Amino acid sequence: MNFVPGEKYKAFEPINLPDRQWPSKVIEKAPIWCSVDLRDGNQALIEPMGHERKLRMFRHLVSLGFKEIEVGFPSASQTDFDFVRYLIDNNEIPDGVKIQVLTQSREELIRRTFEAVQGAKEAIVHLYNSTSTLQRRVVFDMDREGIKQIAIEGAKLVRQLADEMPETKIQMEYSPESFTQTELDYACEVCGAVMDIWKPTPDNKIIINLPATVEVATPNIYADQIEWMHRNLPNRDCIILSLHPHNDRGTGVAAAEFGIMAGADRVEGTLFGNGERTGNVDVVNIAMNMYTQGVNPELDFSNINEVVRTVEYCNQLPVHPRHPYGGELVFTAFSGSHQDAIKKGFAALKQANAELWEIPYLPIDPQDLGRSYDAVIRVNSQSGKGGVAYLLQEDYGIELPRMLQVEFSKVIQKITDETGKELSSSFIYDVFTEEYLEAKGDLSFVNHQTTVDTHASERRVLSANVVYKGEEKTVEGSGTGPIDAYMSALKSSIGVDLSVNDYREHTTGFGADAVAVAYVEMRKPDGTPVYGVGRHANIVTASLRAITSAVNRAAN
Ligand SMILES: CC(=O)SCCNC(=O)CCNC(=O)[C@H](O)C(C)(C)COP(=O)(O)OP(=O)(O)OC[C@H]1O[C@@H](n2cnc3c(N)ncnc32)[C@H](O)[C@@H]1OP(=O)(O)O
Ligand SMILES: CC(C)C(=O)C(=O)O
Repeated sequence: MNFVPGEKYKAFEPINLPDRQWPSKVIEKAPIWCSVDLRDGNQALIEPMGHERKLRMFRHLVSLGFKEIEVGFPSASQTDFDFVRYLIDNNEIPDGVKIQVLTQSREELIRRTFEAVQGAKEAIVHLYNSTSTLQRRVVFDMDREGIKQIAIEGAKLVRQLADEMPETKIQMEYSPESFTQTELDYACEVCGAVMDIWKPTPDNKIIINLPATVEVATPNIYADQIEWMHRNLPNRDCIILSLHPHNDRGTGVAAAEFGIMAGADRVEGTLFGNGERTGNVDVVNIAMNMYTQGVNPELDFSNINEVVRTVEYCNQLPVHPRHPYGGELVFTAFSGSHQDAIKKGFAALKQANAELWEIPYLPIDPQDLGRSYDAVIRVNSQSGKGGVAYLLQEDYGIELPRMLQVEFSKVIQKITDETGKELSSSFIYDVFTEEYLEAKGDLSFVNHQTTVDTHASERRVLSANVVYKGEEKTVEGSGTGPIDAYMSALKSSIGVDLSVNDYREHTTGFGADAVAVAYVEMRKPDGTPVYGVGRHANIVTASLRAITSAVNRAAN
């Protein structure tokens, strides 16, 4: 890169606000949310939404709890105009929901905008003109006074047309577009001039929206700018102070959060951050961040998959699999140490019967977003024993003892290394079945009978029918219990030379469906461990199958 510092790009000047308060503020309540999916989001699409997609998005936004929805730029296109008319004429706007419409500060556009909202119970008319130093110079070729006049003229007309439409409760919104690249005193002066015309009161507030039209600095600078305006705007109690961050630097969410801390009351953004260039700020992200801090976001994302589906359909753009809260992979751990910690976290939470969500690597309960735990752990070559064990336990009720987890995980690791692919839970179970439950070898267990030893009542005599090297056999032995007796029978009849080192069992399923799973750890004469697993409705049969499994595996 041929980079000379300061030559082509220069640093954004910090804001002189040494007594800034926002860094020690805490977000304690949700802001007023305004969705701009149907306007800022829509204007950034390759193919803007038609009527059907717009209506689906609108209804979805209402169902999520948005009370303010910018539904379009009605003077921009017939589609936008007709859509606004459709919402009004077909009573699509529920009580308590305000539609918002955007217009440039130009007479014919403002007039057309008012035509669009005629007959609505309530509407926000959003007027904007750019105030930045750069746009003043290159787009408008006007000085500060000239640009202020654009705002004033527009504001006058909005005031007049609103007064001529008493049947509609019009709330007025003004944006000094490109606010973050505007001198603060000048932005304040222009907003003040608009306020002088609109004359808001504490009971009839206007919205002053301060957009980071293009995100050009670190989010703390946006917060300083917002706090400066919050302190210096006249008649602050007559204003709803609104944010409209974009995400050019990838810090739109941080900017919005800092902006709320700095005194803003309202946030304009889109679902999953669709919008111009790198997008508008992602409202799902901010809202769910609040949720994880114990603050009610007052938007309902409890069916996040439905939100993703709707957004993808309406925008015809995919939501990235790693997108915060909504992405397909955001609640999935592939890596071994994460899986291990998640598995232990779930166990600890269950054991403590705790309300407070504390699971390593899962900052939020996927179920709160309507996602299941199914995909929390997925297995590939980066995974470890904990993940494999988790899947067998969750999906098949198999609770592998630790040493067996270690051994089986190596079997799985070999496959993932060879294939380089993810393994499904059912595939892992099939491998487990083949490796342990149906371990191939010379010995098959058929059935057994036990009786009390007539010579010593504390001992058992066991007679088992087996197939050994293709031949049916009955083997007999006695011992302290069926396992001991079966081992003795196998030793005397076919020369098995293994000793039982550990034995565990558990049941899986309930009532008539309950099944026992038995795990046995054997030692070869040289001390090498070998494991076997058996499963059966009868616990003794399960344990004898486990021994058979270990005998076959020891011979392989
Ligand atoms: C940051 C934002 O997202 S703002 C919203 C932007 N959204 C859109 O632009 C989508 C919809 N826009 C459109 O469909 C069109 O731009 C329209 C219909 C609004 C206007 O179209 P046109 O009349 O063809 O003009 P065009 O888009 O080229 O606008 C540029 C003119 O408007 C002026 N202008 C731009 N913004 C504003 C404003 N807010 N207030 C007043 N004048 C403005 C420019 O100075 C320029 O004037 P000039 O022709 O004298 O040089
Ligand atoms: C019209 C304004 C609010 C806007 O969309 C922006 O500045 O990004």
